[in-house]
Amino acid sequence: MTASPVGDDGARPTDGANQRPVGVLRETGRALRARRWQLGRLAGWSAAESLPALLSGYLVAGAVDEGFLAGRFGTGLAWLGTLALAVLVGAAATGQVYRALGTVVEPFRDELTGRVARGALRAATTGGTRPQSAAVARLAQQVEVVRDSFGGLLMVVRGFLFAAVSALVGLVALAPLVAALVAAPLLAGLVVFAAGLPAMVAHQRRYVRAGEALGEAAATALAGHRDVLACGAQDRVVTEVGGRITAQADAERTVARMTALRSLSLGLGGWAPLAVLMLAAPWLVARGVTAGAVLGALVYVSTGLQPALRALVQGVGGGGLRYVVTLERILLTSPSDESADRTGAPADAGRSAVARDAPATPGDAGPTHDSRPSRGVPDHAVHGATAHGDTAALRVRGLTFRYGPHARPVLADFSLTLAPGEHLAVVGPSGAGKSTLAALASGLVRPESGSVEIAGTPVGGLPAEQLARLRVLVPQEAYVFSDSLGDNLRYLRPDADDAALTAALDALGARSLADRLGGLAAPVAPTTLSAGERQVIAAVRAWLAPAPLAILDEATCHLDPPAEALVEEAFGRRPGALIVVAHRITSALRADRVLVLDGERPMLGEHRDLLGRSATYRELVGYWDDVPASPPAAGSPARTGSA
Ligand SMILES: Nc1ncnc2c1ncn2[C@@H]1O[C@H](COP(=O)(O)OP(=O)(O)OP(=O)(O)O)[C@@H](O)[C@H]1O
Repeated sequence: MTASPVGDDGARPTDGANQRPVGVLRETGRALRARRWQLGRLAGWSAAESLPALLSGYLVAGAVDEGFLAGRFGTGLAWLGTLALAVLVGAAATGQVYRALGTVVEPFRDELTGRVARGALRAATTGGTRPQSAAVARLAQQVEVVRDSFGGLLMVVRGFLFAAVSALVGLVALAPLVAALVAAPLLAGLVVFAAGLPAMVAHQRRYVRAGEALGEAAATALAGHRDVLACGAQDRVVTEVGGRITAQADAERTVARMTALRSLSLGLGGWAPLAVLMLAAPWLVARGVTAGAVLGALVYVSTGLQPALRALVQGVGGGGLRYVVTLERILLTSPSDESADRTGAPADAGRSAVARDAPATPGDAGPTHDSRPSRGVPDHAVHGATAHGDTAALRVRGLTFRYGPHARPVLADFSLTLAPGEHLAVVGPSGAGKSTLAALASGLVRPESGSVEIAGTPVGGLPAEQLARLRVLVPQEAYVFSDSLGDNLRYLRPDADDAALTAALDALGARSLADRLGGLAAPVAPTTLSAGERQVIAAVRAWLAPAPLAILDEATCHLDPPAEALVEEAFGRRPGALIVVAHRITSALRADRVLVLDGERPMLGEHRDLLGRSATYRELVGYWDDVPASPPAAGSPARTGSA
């Protein structure tokens, strides 16, 4: 069951179209300030590297004016020989430039990697979930993108600055008038580029987000394709995914259009000075500028300024934008240690309740501020709920909940009452809101309106310890900690003796697992357990809890059907009410009543009754084809709702 559509980053950023890359600038500034000395070294070697750029035009002018045009061939060659020497010095310096660059870039990469790893660990240790290795791998990949683009950006910006300053100094030395003719269009090109940068960043960001949204929508549609078919929702899904494809194509077209702006600035700053120089050459010569100086100026522009500007425009407009947008993603999903301590990391948002809660509670049901429309349930309450006065095990009244101010409600005006000892199964297609209901019913998530009471106690605002006394919630992602098996099982009932633990293990068919692990005193290494073994341990722990309401949110999805049946039957015999968010429809057959969340209209009833009333339920039952169409015979051990 997927309670969070946020991708495995663990955090869904808000729509970033209007975000400013303030955090990126701050982070970049901090990284650069922290490496002043290394930057100084980089600047020193860059100055040496730009020696040819500084001297080229001047030496060419000298070779022409003093040498070849003056009939002194040897002198001309001497000037050019000096230029060749400068080129050799520059080439030698280039090797050192890359070394110096590494001393700036690599530590920044290491910092980001550490931050990502700490963020993932923090989310796992405070969120009660296992580390999301896919998210960490993707973030690590993003760190590599940042490292490459950061290095590239430093190279092009520094390259342009040194080339521009060298060329302008050389031009002034040749003839100030020529320098002015070159500087004016260069400046215009730079202004156009700088003015377009914010828009380029915004469009690039939109493009990245559109790609992510498309990937997410397509993955969701693929993962849920059987449910989509079962519900006849193909058209809706095609429309939704098609919309994302169109949005991404639009974003890509806009990004492509922005290259026109880059070309304009390159044309203005790089090509226009050449054209101006050539057109103005006769006029310049008439004003006393030598032919060599004009040629030298052309050399400065064509071999220094123009390539450096092209590298700048392409580097900043390509890798630079990638740098901003990717670093933004990393900062958003892996906040610094200080900000995480101060405010709680976004990755932990919605999990704080879990952090304080018992390990056997879910970690993923926290709301995000996502405005993605969710498959909502329109204004229908579940009618026919049994009324049991104030002794109801669970009483949900007029519950409305959505995952963001603009999202469609997942539940709207939803009501439900569970009698003590009653066993309810919740079924429905993917995304119908089953996990959301489990999170709301267990008080992990606050509704927008409406109320939830467990055994007569309103859960809104209750501290985690009190919530844990009222209900136990077992999520799909079972949590087992590194301690003895006995301590793991005793977590929610510290006073349970070994005999009680053994009885619980027997009841849930987990005795052989305990024996295999070495008994109650044996240490448990969570990473060596299979997902199913972790689920069994979490189930035994929850079964022992004294809470009057147990909620299993696809808590047995990794078990085979007989093992799942054993666990559910044991929970059925446990004192207290039970809600099972069903992974297999067979869970519904074991329940007193079944709640069908179908994305349109929730429906509550008994199995046979629902077969007649709910098309969705019929589809679900038909879909798991080994399910008998009628409930187990009376007296069958398949289910007893109460203790
Ligand atoms: N953290 C979240 N932020 C935003 N939307 C969410 C979040 N969690 C769930 N949703 C959306 O709320 C709706 C209900 O999700 P929920 O996980 O409760 O459904 P479900 O029936 O449990 O689905 P599944 O069986 O696939 O786990 C879905 O449209 C889902 O995309």
